[in-house]
Amino acid sequence: MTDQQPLARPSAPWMLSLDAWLADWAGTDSSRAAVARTLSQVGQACRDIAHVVAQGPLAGALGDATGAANADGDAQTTLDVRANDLLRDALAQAPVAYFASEEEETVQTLAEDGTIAVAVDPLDGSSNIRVDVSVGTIFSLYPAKPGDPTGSLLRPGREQLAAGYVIYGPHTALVLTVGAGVDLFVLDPRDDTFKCVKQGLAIPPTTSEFAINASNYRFWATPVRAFVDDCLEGTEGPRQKNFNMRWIASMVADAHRIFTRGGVFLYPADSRPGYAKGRLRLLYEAAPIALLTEQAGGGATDGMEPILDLAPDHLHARIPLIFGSREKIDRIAKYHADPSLVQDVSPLFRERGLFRK
Ligand SMILES: O=P(O)(O)OC[C@H]1O[C@](O)(COP(=O)(O)O)[C@@H](O)[C@@H]1O
Ligand SMILES: [Mg+2]
Ligand SMILES: [Mg+2]
Repeated sequence: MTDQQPLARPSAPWMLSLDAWLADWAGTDSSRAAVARTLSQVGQACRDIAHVVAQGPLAGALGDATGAANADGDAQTTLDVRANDLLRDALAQAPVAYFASEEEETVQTLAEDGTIAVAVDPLDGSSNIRVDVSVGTIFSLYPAKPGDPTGSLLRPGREQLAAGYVIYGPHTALVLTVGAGVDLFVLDPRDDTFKCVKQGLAIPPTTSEFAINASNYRFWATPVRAFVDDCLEGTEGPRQKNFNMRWIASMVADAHRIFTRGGVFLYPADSRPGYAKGRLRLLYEAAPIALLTEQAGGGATDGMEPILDLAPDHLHARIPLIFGSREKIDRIAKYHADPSLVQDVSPLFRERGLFRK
């Protein structure tokens, strides 16, 4: 084994560490300082989660079920629980009043005098842990309403102060917004700090890639089938171009591809029992991804309305989620809004007497 390379000096201002970036953004503003301290703690927890993920089976059977289920009825894995504990413990060192998590039944009060409420999906893509495919963490910050833990979180996503995700892939990356664009950080293994490597991420407005779990085709509603049929028909269909399909089953990994080279992600409602509102959670998954997406020039919808305009009616509420390149989101919304455009759609791979523009 060779010695590690010496650390290169930051070659540009955008090579700032996360903490320096946060200090620069917060300046002397006390509300921003609370957000900055909270995000710094999120960064530390995610660094620790990255270490556990990188150890794989050396850290124990991370992908094994603990035997317990979360509030959604999903089986919890060892890593779901460890990631949740690391985040909660780190956020107890920040001005965080309330902590809500996909893995916790109710909102936890951390600091009575805290000013921030945090919602997390500690480990996104749990089914991929055992197969060494990228997983992630998703987080979202709101202003805390004193004495109202649940009310601090059941509000439209537009009220988020900040949101982001961390992807634990071949490298660990953080994608963050504080409401003024989206910046990309990479965890530098040489000194264990996140460094800003790109400012102002922009989702390309057009694309020829889509992501959906196609095994559910027969359960989808007509507008979703119509959109996917158009993509599958390629140059011979109404879109007159070929599309590529990718489904990683870790939303964070699918999102990271979309933030990098465009595309659209769909987890729609379907007719399976329990999927009337899809699978993904509005508070922990859809709202933060939607804020990032809009800040990067893309769109996020449940088919009818922008995700950021919707408030969950309970902590673990689900929502159909479609996000990505603007042009695709507009097209899907059009199919949902005007059924006459898609009413003649026939099952996949059969003839259909339909023309769509
Ligand atoms: O197995 P399915 O139905 O394709 O669902 C995959 C989706 O479920 C999720 O794993 C849900 O997230 P969790 O792993 O946090 O429960 C997404 O990351 C992913 O897009
Ligand atoms: Mg998830
Ligand atoms: Mg999860």
